[in-house]
Amino acid sequence: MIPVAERIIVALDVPDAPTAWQWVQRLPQVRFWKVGLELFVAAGPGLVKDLKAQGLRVFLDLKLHDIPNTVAGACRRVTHLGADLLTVHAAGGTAMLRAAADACAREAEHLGIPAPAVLAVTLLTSLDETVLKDELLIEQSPTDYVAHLAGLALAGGVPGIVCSPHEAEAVRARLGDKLLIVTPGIRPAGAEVADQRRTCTPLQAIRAGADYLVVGRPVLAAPDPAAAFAAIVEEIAL
Ligand SMILES: O=c1ccn([C@@H]2O[C@H](COP(=O)(O)O)[C@@H](O)[C@H]2O)c(=O)[nH]1
Repeated sequence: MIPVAERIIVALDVPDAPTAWQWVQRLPQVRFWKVGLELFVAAGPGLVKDLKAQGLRVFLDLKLHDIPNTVAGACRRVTHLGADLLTVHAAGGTAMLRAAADACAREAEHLGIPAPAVLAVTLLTSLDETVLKDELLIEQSPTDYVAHLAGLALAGGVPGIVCSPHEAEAVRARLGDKLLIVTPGIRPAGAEVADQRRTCTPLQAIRAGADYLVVGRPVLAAPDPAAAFAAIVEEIAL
């Protein structure tokens, strides 16, 4: 059973390492942080190691998407950092997913450390049915498309997926507990949706079967970030 506060991963979507450390110090109750592209490009891999050295859990959201050999190489390097979770795109296909999972597992075994759990990103939570149909030319509903990509994740041997809470229930219904489900697109009641399209409240996400929730602006941009985090913990603890 995952402790309630650890089920909330706060996205450190900030421009540099000093700002990231300010947040880590300001919110000691947050035990799981997400490092995404902006911060990783600015601060470099050392930040991930340093966060881990502080006893924190790290979700490295790099959304790798390339040919299998290239992704495997990146995964080997990431494994040295000690991140707990790492994202790749499910749309890279089963060979790429398998290459990612195998590379992490083999490098971790070689180093004698735990491997990052590879998560396959299905359909970004900023996309809706209209974009799926009109721009990506995919006729399936977001739910069916995500369930299909979740099947690829399973076939590719990765332990989890990223999807919106809207699809979590369907994935659980089709695949049971075979995959870890991590859901961004979390918006507490009244929070600004901004660029997200497929959103749910924290409680809806947990009830739909999410293992972890990723929350960024609803905490970091709140007038009182500590209170915003506490309110989410309280909501999902019900
Ligand atoms: O489909 C996805 C995959 C990843 N994300 C990431 O989650 C956070 C969400 O931030 P908010 O401020 O709560 O919207 C952000 O870092 C994204 O890169 C996602 O939103 N959707």
